[in-house]
Amino acid sequence: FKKPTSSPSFPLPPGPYQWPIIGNIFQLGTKPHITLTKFSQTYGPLFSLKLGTQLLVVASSKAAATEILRTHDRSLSGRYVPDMSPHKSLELNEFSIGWIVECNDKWRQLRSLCKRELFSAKALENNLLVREGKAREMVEFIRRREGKEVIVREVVTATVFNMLSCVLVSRDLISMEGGSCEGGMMRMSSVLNQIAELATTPNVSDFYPVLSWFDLQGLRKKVMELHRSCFRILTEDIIEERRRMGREDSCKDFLDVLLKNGSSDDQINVLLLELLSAGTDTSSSTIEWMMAELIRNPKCMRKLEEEVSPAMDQQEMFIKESCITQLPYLEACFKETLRLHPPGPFLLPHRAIEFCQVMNHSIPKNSQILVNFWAIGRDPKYWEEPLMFNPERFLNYTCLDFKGNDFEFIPFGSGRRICPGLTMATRHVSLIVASLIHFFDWSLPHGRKNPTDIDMSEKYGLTLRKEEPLILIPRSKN
Ligand code: HEM
Repeated sequence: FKKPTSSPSFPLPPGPYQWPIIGNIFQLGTKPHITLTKFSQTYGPLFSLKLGTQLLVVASSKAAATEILRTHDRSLSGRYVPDMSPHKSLELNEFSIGWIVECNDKWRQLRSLCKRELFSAKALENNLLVREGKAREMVEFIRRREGKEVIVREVVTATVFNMLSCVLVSRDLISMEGGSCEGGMMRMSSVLNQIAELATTPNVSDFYPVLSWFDLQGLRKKVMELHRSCFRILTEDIIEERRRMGREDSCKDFLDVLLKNGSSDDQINVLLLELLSAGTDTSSSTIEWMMAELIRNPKCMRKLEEEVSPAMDQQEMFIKESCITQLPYLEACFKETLRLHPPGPFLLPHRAIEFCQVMNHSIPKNSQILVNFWAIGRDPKYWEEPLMFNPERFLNYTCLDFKGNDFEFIPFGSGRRICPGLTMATRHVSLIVASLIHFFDWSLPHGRKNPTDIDMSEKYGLTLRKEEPLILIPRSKN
């Protein structure tokens, strides 16, 4: 294979011994966030590995993250697209925000459209009733399950998914029972799960791009078929119906906006599917971890309840978002959960669009770059007793925020590729968690009394999920 070129003055970042041909493929294991954190303790904050013929550079400190996401933001803002992703195909790539290979004009237009229509303060205000309505349906559903086991992930995922889908296409797409709203939509949630499962399979085509054409494991074919069936469902059940209804002057949801600006079915499908998948598992996984941490730390749970209850309008049977937007302890619990359990432990993979030099090391064009925020979030250099769930730390450092300026705390990334859905995610998570803890007391099933028994192991995948789903029993408080 062709060796990556490096400047004569600067070497490549150091790293473990690279075996001929395979490099370090077999050293990653099933929990790469842990393996790569261990490597950083041996090889330093910027190290490199060889995965087959591909160079992977990993940053694991605040200084390294600052250089990658701020100093060299432009040069390293490309996206590394896994071989099995349908976004590898050029026709679909240019319709995507997250997987578009470079931050070009199309990417800028799509991001600003989403910002204006979905994530700006005005757009969020316009959709306030949708979020409150879905949180209310969740509370009513849980009230009906009083005293019975509730799989937190299922209820919360359906709530977040529908909060989003109602803003995008004015329809619920998943039912709370884990089943369908309508036949086609049931398939959609199961298809998305299958895609997430396949995405964790190591793919030889990523390690040896010359083999990509053969798709030896058939992964690209399988993922493409699954995507096509999602596209079919969206097109047949939603887009065609809306086109048939004809255009109204005012746009009532995001789909209307896309149809009005002349987007094709493929453009609409790529964008809707991307927003639904980027916006659901990230927030619902954060909520599941946050509930698990609060149950394990009853003092924090009490403190949060004591903050939320007086803020509520006591006449109301459901939470109004305006009552909970300025609650410092709720915000601190959200931040502390993201620090310990970031849904994207490595953010999303970046790619060098040109040669550049980081911390006196050469980064060749097309290297894949990971920022290991999981490691930074648990590094004792930046965090006292880093493994403890201690939201108070964020009350002491109130200015520490996740908007991409504090490089020891970047769960949403930073720079031009920073998560555009940050504002929406904050609203979803706060409203759902506040509703869960204000209206219900939660206990563990099977007479398990000790909350520290909750298994906190992680499962590495598209998002870093709790391995064992959190199952709790709700009791209404009033
Ligand atoms: C707790 C919730 C969330 C977390 C922790 C999160 C985190 C992230 C991270 C780490 C990235 C990659 C940044 C990078 O490449 O450097 C990202 C990208 C992205 N996120 Fe989020 N996200 C969340 C919720 C959402 C929501 C609700 C949406 C939309 C509905 C969304 C849409 C996107 C999109 C479209 C991108 C790609 C941006 C680009 O490449 O330009 N995310 N997110």
